Amino acid sequence: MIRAEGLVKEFSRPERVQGRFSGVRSFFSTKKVVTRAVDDVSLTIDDGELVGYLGPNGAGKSTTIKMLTGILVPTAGHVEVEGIVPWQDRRANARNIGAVFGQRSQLWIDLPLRDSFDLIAKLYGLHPVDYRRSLDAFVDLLNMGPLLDTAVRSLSLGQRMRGDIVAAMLYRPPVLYLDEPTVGLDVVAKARIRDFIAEQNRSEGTTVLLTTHDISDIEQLARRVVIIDEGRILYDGDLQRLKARYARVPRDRRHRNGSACRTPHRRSRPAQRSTSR
Ligand SMILES: Nc1ncnc2c1ncn2[C@@H]1O[C@H](COP(=O)(O)OP(=O)(O)OP(=O)(O)O)[C@@H](O)[C@H]1O
Repeated sequence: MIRAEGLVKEFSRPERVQGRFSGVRSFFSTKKVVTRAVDDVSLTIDDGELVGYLGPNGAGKSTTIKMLTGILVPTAGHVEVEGIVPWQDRRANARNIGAVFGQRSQLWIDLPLRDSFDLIAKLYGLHPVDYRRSLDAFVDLLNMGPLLDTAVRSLSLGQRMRGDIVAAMLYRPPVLYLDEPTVGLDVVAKARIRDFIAEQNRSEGTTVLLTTHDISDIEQLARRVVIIDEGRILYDGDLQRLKARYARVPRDRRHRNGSACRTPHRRSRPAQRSTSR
């Protein structure tokens, strides 16, 4: 189970100074610009649920996931994943979660795929028999047999993504975070990855939190969606109910003022503020 309460994450950077020597002067500036990337997010995901986490660019999706994985420490709020506070007990947490960040690989790019998997198996202390069984099953499901001896740097994006998903699931964690796992992939590669995610969720009961900009991913995988914008949750509930709500907006109104494309409770608030140290 994933439980987040009142999660806040702020990033701060020195305020950019204009004029001569602005680079050096900015570096020594005492004024900070604070960005509140995640603003009071509360979320509970039960065991075995598959939830789509949606929002526009910069909404706060990746930052939320990074806090749930323990990569980032929140500015405020509380998180428990499988009963563990992720950033406090990193080792125990690492065994419980798999994470795939579509924009970044966790594989060793100079090594053949198989060697990356061997290393992960060693790091997680997998029994050789269990490792063999998992690897065979995943390689079969994702059709990766011919790729195992290829160096990661020579794989296509879709092939590398499949490798990353295997790496995240090899030790069979109960929780899987997928941050844009189908970004940039063709329809065949997307379908294969979606089938795999659905299968892991159905047969293993893996809890999945999935971010994507591809609505087909969500339609095919998730019954529940959480929508975030400007760091705040705007909707948490059934996908079909959300679609029905939008479907009720008359077509001419949708086109006249674009309201159907906007999130229903969008607030206007400054994303950034300046503070003095
Ligand atoms: N390390 C950082 N330092 C400063 N600001 C950051 C940092 N990481 C994220 N942000 C800011 O936090 C906000 C949320 O970013 P985040 O990456 O969580 O969005 P996202 O919803 O995942 O977007 P996308 O769909 O484009 O991946 C953005 O305004 C971003 O610029």
